[in-house]
Amino acid sequence: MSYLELTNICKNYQVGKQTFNVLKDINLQFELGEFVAIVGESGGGKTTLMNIIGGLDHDFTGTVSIAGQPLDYHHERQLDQYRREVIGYISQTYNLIGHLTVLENVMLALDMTKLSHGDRLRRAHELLANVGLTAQIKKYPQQLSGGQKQRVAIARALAGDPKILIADEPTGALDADNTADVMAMLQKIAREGRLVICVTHSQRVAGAATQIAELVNGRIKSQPVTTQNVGTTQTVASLPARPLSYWVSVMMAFKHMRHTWIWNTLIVVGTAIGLFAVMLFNGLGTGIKGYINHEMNALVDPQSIMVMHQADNAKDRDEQAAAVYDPAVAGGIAARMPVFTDSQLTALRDLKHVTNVEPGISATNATIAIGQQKYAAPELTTWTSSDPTRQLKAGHVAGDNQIVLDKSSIAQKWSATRWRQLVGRAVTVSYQTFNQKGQPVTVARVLTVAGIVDSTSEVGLNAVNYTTMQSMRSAARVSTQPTFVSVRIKSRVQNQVVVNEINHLSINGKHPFAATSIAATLDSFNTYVNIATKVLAAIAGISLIVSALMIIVTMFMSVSARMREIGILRSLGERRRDIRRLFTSEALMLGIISATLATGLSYLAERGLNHGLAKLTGGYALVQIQLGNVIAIFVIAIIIAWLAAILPARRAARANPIKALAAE
Ligand SMILES: Nc1ncnc2c1ncn2[C@@H]1O[C@H](COP(=O)(O)OP(=O)(O)OP(=O)(O)O)[C@@H](O)[C@H]1O
Repeated sequence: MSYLELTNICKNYQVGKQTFNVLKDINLQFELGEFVAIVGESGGGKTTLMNIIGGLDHDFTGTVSIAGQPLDYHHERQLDQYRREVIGYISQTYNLIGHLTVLENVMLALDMTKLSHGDRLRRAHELLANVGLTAQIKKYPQQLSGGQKQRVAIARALAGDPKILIADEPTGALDADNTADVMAMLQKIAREGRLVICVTHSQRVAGAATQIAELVNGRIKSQPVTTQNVGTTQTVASLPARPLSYWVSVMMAFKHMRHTWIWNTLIVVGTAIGLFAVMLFNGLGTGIKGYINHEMNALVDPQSIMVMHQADNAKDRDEQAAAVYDPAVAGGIAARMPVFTDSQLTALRDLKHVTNVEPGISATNATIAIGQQKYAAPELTTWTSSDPTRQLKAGHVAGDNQIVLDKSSIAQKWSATRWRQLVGRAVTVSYQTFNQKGQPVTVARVLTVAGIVDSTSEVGLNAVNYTTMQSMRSAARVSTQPTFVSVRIKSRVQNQVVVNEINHLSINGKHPFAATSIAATLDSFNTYVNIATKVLAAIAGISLIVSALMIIVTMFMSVSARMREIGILRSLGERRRDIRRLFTSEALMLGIISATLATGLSYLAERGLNHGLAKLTGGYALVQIQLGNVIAIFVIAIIIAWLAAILPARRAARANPIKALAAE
């Protein structure tokens, strides 16, 4: 039993309908320690035979046995392992990876061994020293001479301590001196106890071999002749191999990315702009929403709900409707508003989440006389704690027998410039309403102006306190029962629930209350802003499709450009999944870098815009990019990159190693 036995090897190539028998029933046996030269005419099938021995070709018939064990060529994992552990490969074209240094090229093969990183590094240096390249380890292949490249290839082929070294025309591109050096190395390698199979046209190389086999027209013309005795053979201890680790794949992908950085930078910038736009729109949405809520909350208290009493009958309803302010009838009789009874106030107070119920009275069509001048106040109401004091532009909230006047509809009409001077002045406030008997009566009192308020309300805000209003009304013998109440709740999140509860509250089979709350309006407004933000972000997201296409195109171009590298890696024993990982890692890295750049850009834009708009918003940050947005962008970028890499990576992984090695 020989170490390597080829039995009945036949290989055909099918070109169209024509079949070419390239290898015809090859039977050969070789021992460890031999240096075999395979010679023969061009096209005789030498490379084809080497591809079969090297475990690159599995489309043939016959058996290849190693130490008596037939190899299963249809068992991909076994074949990958065979290439990693048993075979070392050198070729006329050196097959070095251009974007890796001399040291890295050798390390690549060592990375598939079980040695520790330190031992791998030590061994790589040792192997390169053995071929006389210590000084060149940091160079890239294109910075080496042909002879030096072939030495790197030899060092790499020996990295995993292979039992068989296949050398396909190793000296084909070398001058006489380099040829002699390489030959001496191969002889030494064989003497160490390895089987060296060398395809050659050179008589000189063949002369150095211990056996010569001639392959003519697909057949072994003559059985191998032993030209020399095999030198001292020792058995080499083989290095335990393992598949390429994930980390090494990722590092390789990184090195390639660095190598093609200009092109990759363009892709990263393109993708980052798309991601940036999505992130900015989301941040802007959050900011605008926050800003509007902030502004609204400053104007009205989101924790308070305004409750009106529904008119009890049709007559009252008509009266209530007629009470809507009409400037033409300013100063007319105020409608008698439906009032809250004590038990109704208790019913409201007993509702869940309600902390306080504050009664109020409002009357329409009041007149405010300042000296000789009379001004129409569409509404005179009582100040509740939900009225924001922030709107007070002068003075303070009204105390007993005091009034707060509306700035634009009263105070500024009195004097556009001196309106603040109204504070402290006495004004006569009056309005007409109906008493219990349905007779019109006038409610009037001289009050002191406590403050001026800049109201957002259409009808302006002229307000006294509840005690003053009650006292004015009781003096005129009209009802002092509240016409509205302001209900306070614990938190604004319960707003909608409480509003619904109040509106559906049933007393004596009727729903007497109508509750309104700014928070509920705000919630629907927030929904609109959310929709608008998401739509804008989605539109910006379309650019991400372009980014994905860019990554796909780049990856496909990269696969085509790196076909040869794929072949080299496969011949070194890398599995299909290692190749797939190489390309997916590169795409994922592009995605992550793009997301990082997008985050940086967004951060700068956020700062710039917020700074620029600070005057307009009173310092409120209109762009608010949150951690969630950043995480989402990273997830999107990774998904896009991963999806974009699927097809190119699959193509790379499925490439035929022989065709890949032959790629230009
Ligand atoms: N993929 C292929 N499809 C069809 N025919 C092929 C293919 N690869 C090789 N051949 C043919 O197989 C035959 C053997 O090719 P091979 O490369 O093994 O020869 P060789 O002895 O190594 O030649 P050389 O010494 O010129 O390198 C040639 O006739 C070649 O045209």
